[in-house]
Amino acid sequence: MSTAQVWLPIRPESIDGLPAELEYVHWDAEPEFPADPADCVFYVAPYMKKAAVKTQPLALMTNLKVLQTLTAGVDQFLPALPSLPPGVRLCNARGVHEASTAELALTLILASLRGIPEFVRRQDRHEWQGGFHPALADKTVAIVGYGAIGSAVEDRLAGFECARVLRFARSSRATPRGPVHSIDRIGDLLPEADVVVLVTPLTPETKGLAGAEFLARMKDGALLVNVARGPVVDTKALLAEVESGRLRAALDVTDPEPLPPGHPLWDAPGVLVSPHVGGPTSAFLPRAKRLLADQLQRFAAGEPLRFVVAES
Ligand SMILES: NC(=O)C1=CN([C@@H]2O[C@H](COP(=O)(O)OP(=O)(O)OC[C@H]3O[C@@H](n4cnc5c(N)ncnc54)[C@H](OP(=O)(O)O)[C@@H]3O)[C@@H](O)[C@H]2O)C=CC1
Ligand SMILES: O=C(O)C(=O)CO
Repeated sequence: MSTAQVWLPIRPESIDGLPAELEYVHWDAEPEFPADPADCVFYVAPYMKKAAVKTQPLALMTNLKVLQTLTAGVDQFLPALPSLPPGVRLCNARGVHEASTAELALTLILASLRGIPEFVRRQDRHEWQGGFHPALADKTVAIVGYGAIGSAVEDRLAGFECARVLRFARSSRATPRGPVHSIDRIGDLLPEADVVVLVTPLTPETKGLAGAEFLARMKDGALLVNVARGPVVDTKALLAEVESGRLRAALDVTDPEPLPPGHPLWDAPGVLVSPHVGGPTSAFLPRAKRLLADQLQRFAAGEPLRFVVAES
């Protein structure tokens, strides 16, 4: 090993405050490696490049100390951990995506309830046709996964005069806003919710969480919003509910993803699909750069890193 390098998918000269004592290699996920992967001690994974996750040279990074993601979710990185040297810290991008993803959750709720997709289709046909639509005011919203993004969703619901917000996480706790319920109580409380927002990580416990039984407990006419990961919802069970007209859905993430042409979710009644755009917004790059500068200053100074979510 010759030098201790940091491999970045963002040009290092565009990031303020990088410590001078480290060497930076700009890595934009082209198949050819820009330097020797054995020299890399701090690897920042490319953002939203699925092919790059497959071609990333992690297995060759024999001196790696830190794998920093630019995503909040780390489900796509966990399978790589066993092949890394022992003690590599996996850090996620907490603080980067909360605002954008919570904002999208609200956008999807409002667009679905107020019939915006149908208005866009009618505008294309120059067709003036109104009608009554559900409002968010006076509705009960359940947030399933009351973490950084889940609580940011509640922040953004504050002005909408909802009747109630029901909060769920792995374990129950009290907050100044009210109780967070254990997920074990979801079956009892789901029938009270008009809107259910899924914002958990994808884990073995949450895979298929919104399956046939969960969906059957939802109120007639309720809206399911998924900004978590596609496999948190059982697509087949959801299709049965939306095709019968009993439930509606707004999905930023799908299973499979990307949703292939011809998939029944595209044309399912009452389903609004956005192509996994919760995180990638104008807020991403400045926040990601701040996170990287902070993490690398800590790394260079030998201080504890932030947002360590796993270790190899
Ligand atoms: N659509 C998009 O573009 C984006 C999607 N995401 C997705 O959102 C997810 C959540 O992000 P973030 O809020 O930052 O994560 P956090 O870790 O801050 O919060 C996750 C929450 O989910 C809860 N949770 C975990 N397992 C379960 C379970 N089995 N049942 C119920 N609740 C559970 C946790 O409970 P507890 O508090 O008890 O630990 C916690 O409250 C990410 O992992 C990612 O998959 C993130 C960014 C953008
Ligand atoms: O941060 C995440 O987990 C995403 O899904 C990408 O925006």
